Amino acid sequence: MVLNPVISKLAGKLVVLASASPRRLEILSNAGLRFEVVPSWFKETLDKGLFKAPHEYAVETAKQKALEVARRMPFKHLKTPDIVIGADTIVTVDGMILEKPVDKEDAYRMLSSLSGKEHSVFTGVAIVVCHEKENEEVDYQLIEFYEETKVKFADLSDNMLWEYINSGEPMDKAGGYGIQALGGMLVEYVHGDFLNVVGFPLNHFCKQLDLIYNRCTSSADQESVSVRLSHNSSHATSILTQPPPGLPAQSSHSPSSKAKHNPSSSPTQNSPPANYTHHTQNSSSANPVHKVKRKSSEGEVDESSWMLVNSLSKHTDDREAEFIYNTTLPLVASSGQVIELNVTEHEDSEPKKDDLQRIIDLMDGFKASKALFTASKMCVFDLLQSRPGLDAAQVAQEIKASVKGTACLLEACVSLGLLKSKPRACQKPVYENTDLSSHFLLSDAPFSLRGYIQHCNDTVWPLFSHLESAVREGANQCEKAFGKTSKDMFQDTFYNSQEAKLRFMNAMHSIAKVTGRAVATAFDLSSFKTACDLGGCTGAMAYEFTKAHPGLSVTVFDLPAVVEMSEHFLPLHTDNRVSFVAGDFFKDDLPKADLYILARILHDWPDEKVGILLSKIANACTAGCGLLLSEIFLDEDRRGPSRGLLQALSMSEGKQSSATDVTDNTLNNTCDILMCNAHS
Ligand SMILES: Cc1cn([C@H]2C[C@H](O)[C@@H](COP(=O)(O)OP(=O)(O)OP(=O)(O)O)O2)c(=O)[nH]c1=O
Repeated sequence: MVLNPVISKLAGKLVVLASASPRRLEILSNAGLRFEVVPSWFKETLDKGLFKAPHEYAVETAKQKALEVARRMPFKHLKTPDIVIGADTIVTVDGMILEKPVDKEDAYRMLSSLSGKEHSVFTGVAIVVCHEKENEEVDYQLIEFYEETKVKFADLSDNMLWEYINSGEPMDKAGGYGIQALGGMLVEYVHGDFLNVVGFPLNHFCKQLDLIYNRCTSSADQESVSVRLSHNSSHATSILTQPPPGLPAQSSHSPSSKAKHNPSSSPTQNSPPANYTHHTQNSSSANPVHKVKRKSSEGEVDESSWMLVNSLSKHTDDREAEFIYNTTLPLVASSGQVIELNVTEHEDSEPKKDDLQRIIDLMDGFKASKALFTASKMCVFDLLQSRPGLDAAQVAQEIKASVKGTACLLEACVSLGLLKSKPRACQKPVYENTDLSSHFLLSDAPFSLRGYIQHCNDTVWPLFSHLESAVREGANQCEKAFGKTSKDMFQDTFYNSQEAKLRFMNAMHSIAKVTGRAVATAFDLSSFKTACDLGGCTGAMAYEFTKAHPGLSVTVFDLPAVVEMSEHFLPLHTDNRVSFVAGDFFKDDLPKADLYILARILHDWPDEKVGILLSKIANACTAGCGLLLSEIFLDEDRRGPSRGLLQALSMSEGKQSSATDVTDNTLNNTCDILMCNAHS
């Protein structure tokens, strides 16, 4: 399926549909695209006589609709969209272009001209990709295409026509009919894309996005100077001007490649350029970024008066037409005055766009984490699971929060792929969970990480907010973060506060449930009949082991304060092969077992304590025994994985180790060691 990888590329981007057409809204939202609807104010009054072919009119109108919205949004909506989609549907018959009828008589004229004949429906589509730069500059890239579908009407009597017209259906539809509803009865056949007739050529749109986001991002293409698009030549009318977001605009731009603009051929408001400046460059030439300032030197420019002059570079081949979009887009005001246009010179030494994105992602990472923690804590995902389709105000009421704050949180979650928003014409969008949140963020999901997320929010986050002190002192920051020493924290967690204990157990339970199966099935354990999960907490890991190995019984060995709470975490179905023994693994005798399991234990303890624990295990082992270690083991060169290295920054008493660090420790070859890297 072409669409899915494309859709995922658009996740997190502000995609805007510049159309009031309910059909386009429905087609795109049914396809899973998340977008906002901002109807275009562009008046469809271009002079049709100026176009050589009808589709050029549809494409130009689509382009002007999209550009009007792309330019208006930063001013009127105070946000710059990433992508704006515009479309225009027309019907052509006998050399005439039919748009929406203005009244019933007009509808009658249109429909009777279609009776008994084949006609064409063209939808022109324009995708404007916006890049907001510093200094309030915006780069626009434009992708245009069109699709043609042939439709044949049956012979229609006047009675039928008037009955249809009186239904009211024709009035907001090109050609005066709606093929998707009553108008379908008038149609003998359709050749081509049905959705194109309804207002949007979804398939062609997906192919275009696929070309931009998927095929052009191969490393080979990333290296290349100009980004190329293969395009169905029969439908290729248009221009791709810049690599889309995510693609590097890395080459240098030679001054000679600037497009020439002839003011005398400048387009005026609502009329297309009399002739386009065709500007050919060879594929090794530069791929400039065009910065367009929102203000001219004389002050604010009426953005609606801007028109785009296309330059296109086309290399035709019988099999595929290749568009090389290294062209310039001079913007001119209706007066013909050329608005200041900066062309960025790209030096080879300039950082790659991907690198910049990595830094930005790192800078923003904590915001994303905190948005997730907050939405989880405020039960947004649970709420939307039981009541999908609430809008921000309804969610705000349920979670007892401000509407403004809730709307921001919901929108942020949408951008992170945690929620889906469904646009509604002229109404606020409604929200529902994505698969991701349904799997991992609901309280009662089998793989719920909610407990661990709460732990991250309540315990890890405050520690990391004192990271600078932690680094300076090389010590854990419990006192600063919680006003207690780590020893007191431990005491509280296990002995003083039932709530803190349950929270901790919930966290361990959720992470063990999510990772448990992978650990339990990582090795052939058929030679072991009994296992002991040391520090096994709620038994979540132990249950995964018994599920995966029918001949295995597992004893969970943990502190008495933990064991006494374990019944709160019993799974629904259990066959008594998991038992609990209370004790302290540093002090007490370990239960006898063939296999000892230490999952996420060692990193919490200093070397000396790890030594004590491992030698107790070694003493308990007899021939044929094993030790299974599951940890975030560091690479031997300690360059990764970053999950382990970041965990080390919490400066617990323990440390992150590589596999050999652990095996070098004191086991004296008394047992087989099975090491399982739990970094993902
Ligand atoms: C031929 C045909 C057109 N149509 C519709 C699709 C479009 O909505 C409309 C053509 O008008 P358009 O001007 O393309 O679109 P619009 O005015 O509805 O919305 P906007 O300008 O804001 O983008 O006709 C049908 O719904 N069914 C049909 O069978």
